Amino acid sequence: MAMVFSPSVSLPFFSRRPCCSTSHKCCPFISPRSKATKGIETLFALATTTRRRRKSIITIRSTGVNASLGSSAEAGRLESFWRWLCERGVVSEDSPLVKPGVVREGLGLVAQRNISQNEVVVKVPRKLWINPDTVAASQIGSEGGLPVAYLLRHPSRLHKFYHLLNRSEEELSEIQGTQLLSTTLGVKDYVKSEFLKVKEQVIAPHSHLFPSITLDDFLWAFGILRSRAFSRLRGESLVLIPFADLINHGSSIISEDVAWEIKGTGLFSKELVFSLRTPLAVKAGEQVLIQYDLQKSNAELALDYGFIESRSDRDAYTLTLEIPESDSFFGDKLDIAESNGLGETAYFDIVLGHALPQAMLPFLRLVALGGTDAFLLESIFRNSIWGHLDMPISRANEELICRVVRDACNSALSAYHTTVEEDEELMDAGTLDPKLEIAVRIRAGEKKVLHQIDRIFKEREMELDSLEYYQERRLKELGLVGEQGEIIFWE
Ligand SMILES: C[S@@+](CC[C@H](N)C(=O)[O-])C[C@H]1O[C@@H](n2cnc3c(N)ncnc32)[C@H](O)[C@@H]1O
Repeated sequence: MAMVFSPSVSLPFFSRRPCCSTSHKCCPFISPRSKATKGIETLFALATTTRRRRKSIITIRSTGVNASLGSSAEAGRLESFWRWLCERGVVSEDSPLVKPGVVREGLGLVAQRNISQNEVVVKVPRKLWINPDTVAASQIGSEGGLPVAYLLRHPSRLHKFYHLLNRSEEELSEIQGTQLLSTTLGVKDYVKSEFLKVKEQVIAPHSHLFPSITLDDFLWAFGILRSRAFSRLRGESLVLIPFADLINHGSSIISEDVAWEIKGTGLFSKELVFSLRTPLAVKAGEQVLIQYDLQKSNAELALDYGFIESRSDRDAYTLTLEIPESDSFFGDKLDIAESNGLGETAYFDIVLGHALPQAMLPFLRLVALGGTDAFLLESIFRNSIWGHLDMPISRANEELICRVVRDACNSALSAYHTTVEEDEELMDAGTLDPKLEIAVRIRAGEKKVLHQIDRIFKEREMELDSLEYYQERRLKELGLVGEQGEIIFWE
């Protein structure tokens, strides 16, 4: 019996976890300098240059909101962006609810008065969004569209964006052995292949519109889109909303509710407006924050936004389990998996401190099923098999899944170049550079989850003799087993 166990995570584009945007597979087509996007240029320039220099220029108050803006150039940019918003009626000049400000996270939205829970803080009409329509209506759009063109043409692309995608090989070596590294490298490969296509099909034929664009520029633009696009918007695959995209993530916000929505306004509700509300009451001078996504693991947060959280339930590891095509019962097993909402390959996200996902043990038992247990694959059992797989089938089957899972965990653990203890020592010392700290926390988190999985199956291994298996359950159901577990014979 061969069981394929691949402790690797799939590319986030194909991952089951919700992503920051709903359609990563095709790159968005974003317009170069149209009238509507001018404010965004300012916004991006602000966002990026501010972040690059923030260490030296920002003093952070206890609220996380900065009192001074640092350089006058930045203050000027913030001011011109603000004017742009006022001119378009996005904000009320006299009594704004929130204003862009320099905060611990770069730029953010700062309350100008006390704001109640659920109050709408930002409204942005559709004409100011950047989405595929913006490009279609532009000169570039009419020439066939240009992925991430706006961002690539923008001068602030020279800014170093500290996302994993822009990290050097040396920096990435700090996450050696992690799922995050394989995901990051997978995304980088994907972006590289997109870049080569775009370079040939769009950038080269429109060289008059673009300066020399490198892969690093393209990765930067991709990272910006990934971290700023809003997801779960009605009918929108990928959209950048100026002003609203200054909203930062607050780890203390644990509401599942999405803080943003698109509403129709005006005659016949034809004019679409993006609105963002605050999940918590905020005092004047404090920052408005939202929860980006409660379901994202630290690895996903790091890849999408460049930060992580210290909460342990952000530490996760995705197990990929497969029914091997070489399995002589492949067809039957696939049929059973599919009838129960799974497929040939199943992904299970294991979260630190949480129980195993419910379908994981039945799927493992199904994949391992063989020998004298194979009769359960016969069609007469098709309606009841999943219920049987929810409980141990036989000692041999249970022993096999324990061994395979434990071997896989130990093999995955051996690929990391440090132990959890070594990582914890580094973190306790408190001297890590922020980028390195993210790497150390991620690799420690993944290893903790792997140890947790190994422990669960180790304990199960020790219980093998006391577990109740299918045959025993069946005999009991038929009334053929006595109180002490003895088989009852009759004449
Ligand atoms: C949608 S933008 C928010 C505006 C951004 N702060 C800026 O300066 O333009 C998302 C980015 O903000 C930063 N960010 C948001 N929330 C954060 C947090 N809680 N901790 C650290 N960085 C955060 C990350 O760089 C993230 O990729």
